[in-house]
Amino acid sequence: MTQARLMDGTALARRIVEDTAKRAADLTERTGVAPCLATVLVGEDPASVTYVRMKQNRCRKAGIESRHVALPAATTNGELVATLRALSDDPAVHGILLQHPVGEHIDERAAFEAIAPEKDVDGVTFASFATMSFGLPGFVSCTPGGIMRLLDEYDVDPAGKRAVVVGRSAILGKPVGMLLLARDATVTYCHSRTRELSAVVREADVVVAAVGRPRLIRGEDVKPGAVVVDAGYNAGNVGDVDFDSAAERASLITPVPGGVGPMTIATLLEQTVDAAARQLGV
Ligand SMILES: Nc1nc2c(c(=O)[nH]1)N[C@@H](CN(C=O)c1ccc(C(=O)N[C@@H](CCC(=O)O)C(=O)O)cc1)CN2
Repeated sequence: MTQARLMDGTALARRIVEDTAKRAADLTERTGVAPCLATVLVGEDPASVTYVRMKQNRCRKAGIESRHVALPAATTNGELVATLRALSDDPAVHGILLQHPVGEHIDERAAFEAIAPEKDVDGVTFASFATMSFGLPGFVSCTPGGIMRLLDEYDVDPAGKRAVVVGRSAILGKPVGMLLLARDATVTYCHSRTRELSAVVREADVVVAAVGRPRLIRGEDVKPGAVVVDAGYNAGNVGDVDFDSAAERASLITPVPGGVGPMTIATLLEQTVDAAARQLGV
């Protein structure tokens, strides 16, 4: 029997996007310039193609222009860095997103650092990581930022809570842990070398599963009453949490689909309009 309340990312994202669309329209009217997001995709990974298309579609609906750069899988590090620097220097582009993952032959960190900090609407540069870590204003990584908004929406105050983040990726696990720490949670990171994963997760008041392993976290790993955030995006729209069993123990839980995913894109759109407003001096 399901006991947990659902954290509805679709509904909250819709409200954020509606508000963002109004701000985009107002900005365009006042400046004569529409906010513009550049998306960069290396190769043709089907999931990445889908995610980029979703971002472009939502941009269009929100009155945000998007410019897409599709690069072949064999693109070199130097070519990718040059592309991102050119977009960083282009005044018509206000936000830049490099779709992750890029090919293994590419130094993704070097590529992220080629994005101008003022256009880092995906929150992937060291500059953004620093502001996130110190709880200062700046761009946040989109999924982590979306997770924090969901927690706020459902009155989950991280202060003093034990938060366990399963995963330590640069765009998800690490920054969400830092955002939780900046809000005074006691944060533990778990990863592939963590011993007794279930025992660690069972200590958590807030669990963020962000590892990319389908249904890794099961009901028996969840402390009764815990808040469970499933940030896993695996093939077939399956999360990192076994929803049915986890929902029997959790107090609040995000579904997949309809939880964290829509919040990722809403955060991207919102930050693109923020970036455009700042660059256009509004
Ligand atoms: N540069 C980045 N790369 C990637 C990011 C990111 O934030 N920045 N995140 C992930 C995947 N991702 C966006 O890129 C993403 C994944 C899933 C969704 C989403 O809304 N999913 C829906 C279901 C999908 C569907 O309806 O078909 C949901 O959960 O409800 C959005 C974005 C990887 N790379």
